[in-house]
Amino acid sequence: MKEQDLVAQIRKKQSFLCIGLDVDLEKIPPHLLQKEDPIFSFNKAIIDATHDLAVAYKPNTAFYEAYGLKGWRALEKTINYLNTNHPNIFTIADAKRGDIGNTSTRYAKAFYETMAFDSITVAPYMGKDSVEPFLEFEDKHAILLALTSNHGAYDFQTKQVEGTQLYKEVLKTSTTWKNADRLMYVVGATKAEYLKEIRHIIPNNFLLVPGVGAQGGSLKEVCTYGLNDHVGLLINSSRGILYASNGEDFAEAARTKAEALQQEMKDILSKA
Ligand SMILES: O=C(O)c1cc(=O)[nH]c(=O)n1[C@@H]1O[C@H](COP(=O)(O)O)[C@@H](O)[C@H]1O
Repeated sequence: MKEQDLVAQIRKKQSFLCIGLDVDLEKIPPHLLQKEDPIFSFNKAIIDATHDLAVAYKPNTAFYEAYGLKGWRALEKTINYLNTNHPNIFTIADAKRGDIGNTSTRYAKAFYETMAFDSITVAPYMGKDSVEPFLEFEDKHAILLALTSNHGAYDFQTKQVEGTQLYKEVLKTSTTWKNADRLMYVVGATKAEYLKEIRHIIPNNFLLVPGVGAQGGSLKEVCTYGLNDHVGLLINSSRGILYASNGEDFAEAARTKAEALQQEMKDILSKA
C-alpha cells in the first residue's frame, strides 16, 4: 500500500487506529472454542465489528506461531480476509525479524509475498544489510524498532554510545539506507516525552505507536509531538480492544472500545 493511500484513509475515517490481533485462546470467549477455527473466527468477528473505525490491523505473529500449523493457517486466513474484503486497510506483520541479508530476503518474501502484508516490524540490531532487503519491495514498508514501549528499552536503546543515545543513532543512520523513504518506526506510547526529539530527526516518517491501553500510554501525550502534517501516526491497541468482554457480546464490546479511541482521534485531528 502506498503511504499516500494510508494518509487518505486516515483523513476519510478520521482515525489513525491500528488494532492489534494478538489472539490468545485462553482469553477469547469460550463459545468460540467449539468452532472449527477459533482463532480465525475471533479475528473475523473483530474485523467485521471494527473495520470502519480502524485504518490498520497488526497481528503479532508470536500469537499464531505459538499454535503451530493451525496458528499459521489462521494467520494466512486473516491476512487473506483483510486483503479480499478491506483492500484499503494497512496490514502489519508484527514479526520483529532481521538477519543476514539473504535470510532477511526470505523473511521479506514470507510476509510481503506469501502472506501479502503491507509491512513488517524489523529489529535494527544487525544493521544496514539486515534491514535493506525489507526495503526492496515497492509499496511495502519495514517498521524499524526505534524506542520500544517496554522497560528493557532503557537497557540499550537510551544508552549513550559515542556521544548520542543508541535509538537516535538508529534513527539517523537508517535514514541514509537505500529506499529509506519506505521506513516507518516503532516508538512506544510509554515514551511520549521522547517524541519531540524523535520528530526532530525523522519529521516525515510514519510512527507505529503501541502501548496505549494495557501498557498505560496516553494517546493525547503521543499526539502532542508525534503528529506531523500528514498525521504520521498509527496508534496500536491490542488487549484493550480484543478482550473488552469474553461473553457473546465480545465483538460489540471491542467496537465500543475502538470507537472511544477513534472519537478521541477525531477530536485531536479537528484541532490539529
Ligand atoms: O512492535 C510492536 O508492535 C511493539 C513494540 C513495542 O515497543 N511494544 C509493543 O507492545 N509492541 C507490540 O504491540 C502490542 C501491544 O499490545 P497491547 O499492550 O495489548 O495493546 C503487542 O503485540 C506488542 O508485541
